[in-house]
Amino acid sequence: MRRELLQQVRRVVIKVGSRVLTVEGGGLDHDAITRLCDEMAGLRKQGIEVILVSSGAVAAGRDALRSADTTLTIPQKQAAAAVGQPLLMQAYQQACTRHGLVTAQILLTAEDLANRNRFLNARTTLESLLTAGALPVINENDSVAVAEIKFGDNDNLSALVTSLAEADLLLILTDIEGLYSANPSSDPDAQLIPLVRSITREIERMAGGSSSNVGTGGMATKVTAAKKAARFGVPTILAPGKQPGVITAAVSGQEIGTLFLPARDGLNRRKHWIAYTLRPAGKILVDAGAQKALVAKGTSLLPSGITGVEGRFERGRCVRICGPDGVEIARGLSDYSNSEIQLIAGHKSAEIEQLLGYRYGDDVVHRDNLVLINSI
Ligand SMILES: Nc1ncnc2c1ncn2[C@@H]1O[C@H](COP(=O)(O)OP(=O)(O)O)[C@@H](O)[C@H]1O
Ligand SMILES: N[C@@H](CCC(=O)OP(=O)(O)O)C(=O)O
Repeated sequence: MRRELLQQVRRVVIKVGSRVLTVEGGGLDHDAITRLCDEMAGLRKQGIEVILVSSGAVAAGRDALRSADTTLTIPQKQAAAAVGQPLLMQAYQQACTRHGLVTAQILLTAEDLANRNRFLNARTTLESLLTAGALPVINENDSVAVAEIKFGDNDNLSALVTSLAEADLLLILTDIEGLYSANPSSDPDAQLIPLVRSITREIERMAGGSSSNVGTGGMATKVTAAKKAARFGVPTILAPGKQPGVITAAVSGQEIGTLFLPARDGLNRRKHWIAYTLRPAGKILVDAGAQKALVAKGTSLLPSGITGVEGRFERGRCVRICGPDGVEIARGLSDYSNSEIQLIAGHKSAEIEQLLGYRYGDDVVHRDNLVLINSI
């Protein structure tokens, strides 16, 4: 089954966690990096394009700075990332040179992908690098990212890169065999789950936080990342990064780690971007009639069903759409700003021009730009 599913893979995003890239006690694990680069070069030789999302900058920088602190403050982590990122790139470059493979660094913040123009620019750059035969190495731009513009963890970033690059497989390499029925460091009876057909609440509940002091997010963020990829129609394999041959085995369809199958009813590219990459800038409140029309009939949101608006946002921004009980039912791009919505809320679309002196269209959120929460 795996083999058939993976036969078509032509472009893979490989995410490698900090613990895979470092030795016990800190510092980059050059042997592991060499091995991973050998395997990635092997994929390229088979005609499979590879995009690497690599963690490890903070861990490498912390080791180089010989920091005695057990837990780092955010500014200390940002400084460590600035020191560690070039060391990480140097290690990849060295390991790839023997294969004639050139590496390219791309550092991203959440803002870069939330802006459609920058998102498309980043996509073009990735395409050019792959066409030129280079290995793009992506990491979060930790040294400049603050909470509001952070992806938070590289698992999430790797899922967004999968959609950005339109890859057909996400491979997450971590410090454990795969997803277990519970965190094995606290439950000795935990069992490895080789196949996840659908990412249900039960699966999400199994995934806990990280047990290491260098990992961010633990299993929970990996399952969320797999869910995002699944919604994009892409399978995810979670596999043990320290195991020699892991990349080759996973991509060729051997039984290793956990395979998460893609969702059957995935979102199209644009809706995926709205649902997962954008951050809502405000809230539009709607009445029960509008809620029913959106959820049951998949219609656009018209001003007549709007009862209120919260937050300040320009036309074109992503907003939450909430029902009469305040619960979010959908998310979408608003064709009107919050102040315009305030003036047209509760009115018929035919009155928009009279109320504002101009109109952009009948809908406040067009159905092509709207994603129902129950489909996310
Ligand atoms: N259900 C689970 N199955 C496997 N690992 C789990 C589970 N719940 C929590 N974990 C923890 O998640 C860790 C992997 O996440 P993390 O430390 O963030 O790795 P990485 O650095 O690769 O992102 C595992 O080592 C384990 O301690
Ligand atoms: N961007 C950070 C890694 C953040 C992260 O998600 O780490 P990990 O859980 O080890 O994949 C770094 O390079 O250190």
